[in-house]
Amino acid sequence: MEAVEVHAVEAHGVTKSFGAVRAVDGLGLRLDRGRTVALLGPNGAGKSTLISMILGLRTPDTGTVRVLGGSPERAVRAGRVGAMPQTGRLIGGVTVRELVGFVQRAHASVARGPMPSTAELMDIARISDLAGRRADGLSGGQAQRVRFALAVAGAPDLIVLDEPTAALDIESRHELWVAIRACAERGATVLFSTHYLEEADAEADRIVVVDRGRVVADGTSDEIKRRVPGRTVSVDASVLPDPSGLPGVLSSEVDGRRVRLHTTDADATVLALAAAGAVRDLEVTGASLEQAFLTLTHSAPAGTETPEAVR
Ligand SMILES: Nc1ncnc2c1ncn2[C@@H]1O[C@H](COP(=O)(O)OP(=O)(O)OP(=O)(O)O)[C@@H](O)[C@H]1O
Repeated sequence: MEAVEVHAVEAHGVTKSFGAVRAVDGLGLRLDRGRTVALLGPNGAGKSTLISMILGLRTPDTGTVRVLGGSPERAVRAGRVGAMPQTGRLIGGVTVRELVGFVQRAHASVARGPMPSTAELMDIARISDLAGRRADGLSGGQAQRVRFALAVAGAPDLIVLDEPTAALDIESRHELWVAIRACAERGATVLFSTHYLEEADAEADRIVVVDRGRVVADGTSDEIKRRVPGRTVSVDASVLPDPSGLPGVLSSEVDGRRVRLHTTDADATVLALAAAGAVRDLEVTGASLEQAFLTLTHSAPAGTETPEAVR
């Protein structure tokens, strides 16, 4: 009997090993439809392996992965999943318009509803100005937008992007994100892996942090930042007394004319700074996503239980 289709992706107890390396280790995950989800994790955390199982390219050793209520293979075959590989040359001898049109026609046979025209698709992917260019003669950023257009040519429900902006300059990253957002706004679920934490912070509704093959945090960016105790108190460096004598302060760093104090007790630190007359340009902030990420992915010794997910 067909399963009730609720989640874009559902993974239960998934493991995958390569020889002695356990790339994915009892991972569980549920992605609601229509969200944009970032997959974060240090090198070797298991992100690409997980993505390859979501795309049906690898089979879990144990556990199950379901995509849009069925097997990953079935969702992919039905044209409901669009994926963009990390790299790959575009074929030569054709224009961008011909290539996009060809891939779109190939999808038309399994289309479940109206698909955007080739012109609309090229507009979404921000490649209209490249329509007449040879597909094998593009810059890295241009080629990546064409790959994105090919990934979404069949108007997929789930778009899976493995490090989509790796090696792109800031302008190309921005352009690609405009395109990805346009698809998300049309209702697609977007799952992307990245090493750019600011990208996850800015673009994702939800962030899943993976370390050593397991989910170690799962929530909004703010929820994940709140997982890390402590605050950062920053003041003008010229008025600061010796930070080592301040209550609560674990470490400090100078950034231009400001000093950032990482403290376990922001109130006590601020009171001591005030008593020393050193509160010029005072600012108190929570942990950054980078601090949270580093804490979450380096604090748990190998083999310990997965910490409670945020939700
Ligand atoms: N085909 C393979 N053969 C052997 N080991 C592999 C293979 N694919 C992945 N691994 C190993 O599995 C672990 C997880 O790799 P994976 O590529 O999934 O991590 P990742 O989080 O995507 O890393 P990165 O951010 O560096 O891309 C690593 O230790 C990696 O060396």
